[in-house]
Amino acid sequence: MDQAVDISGVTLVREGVRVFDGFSLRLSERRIAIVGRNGSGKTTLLRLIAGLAEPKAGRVTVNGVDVLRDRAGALNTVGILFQNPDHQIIFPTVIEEIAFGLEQQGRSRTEARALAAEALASAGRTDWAERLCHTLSQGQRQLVCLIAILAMRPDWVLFDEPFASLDLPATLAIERRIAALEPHVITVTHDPARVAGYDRAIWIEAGRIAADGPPAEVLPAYAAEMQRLAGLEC
Ligand SMILES: Nc1ncnc2c1ncn2[C@@H]1O[C@H](COP(=O)(O)OP(=O)(O)OP(=O)(O)O)[C@@H](O)[C@H]1O
Repeated sequence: MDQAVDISGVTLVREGVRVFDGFSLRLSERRIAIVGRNGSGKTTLLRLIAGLAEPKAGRVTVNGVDVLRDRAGALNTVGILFQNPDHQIIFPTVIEEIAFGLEQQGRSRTEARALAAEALASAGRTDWAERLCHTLSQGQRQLVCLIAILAMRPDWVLFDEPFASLDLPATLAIERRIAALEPHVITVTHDPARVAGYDRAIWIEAGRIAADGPPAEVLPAYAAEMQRLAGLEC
């Protein structure tokens, strides 16, 4: 089976606004960056790929799985990290939070907890197991979400603004972690420097592809346009 995201003829409407209208895109590279202005549709695109947004028309498959209709298949194939970890975390303790996704995949409670403990150990965070999530910093909560997603062993991991609220050392730590990941990665970011080493960059404007290609071509063009707009908006 090809490792690919296939978005075909997707039309998606939110509160009467057409975010995508007949949108198609095929992604198969290992590291893909998505850039674009606020409201251009980046988060909605990630939600479509994760099967969390329902298009009015069209189809989205990931590695052949229809992510909207086959939720079990989607859980095994795609993991998504939301911009705000507090929109993701639902359990009081770290171990419960990590075990939850594993149970959703059909594992018993005991097995899920054992795997969650292993995941924490391999991240060097065994001491976090019984920590209350709300006592961790935002960057640490984000790491809990990442550990939880990777424990589920998805083929694709989607990151929505993973660097948005991190200080520089935490940003660089997450950047290194992402770089070392085995699965395919799609990263939405406003910070082109963080994704310069990716295999492909896609610039989205108002639900359409403004540019798509090597980051060395797409990202400078995007940055120049943002500079131009910043000048106009001052
Ligand atoms: N919960 C919602 N209800 C209704 N419309 C929404 C909702 N979330 C987003 N939209 C609309 O969908 C469009 C795309 O939003 P989306 O969040 O995908 O953009 P984005 O590129 O991720 O923006 P940002 O960079 O600000 O996060 C926007 O027009 C936005 O107003």
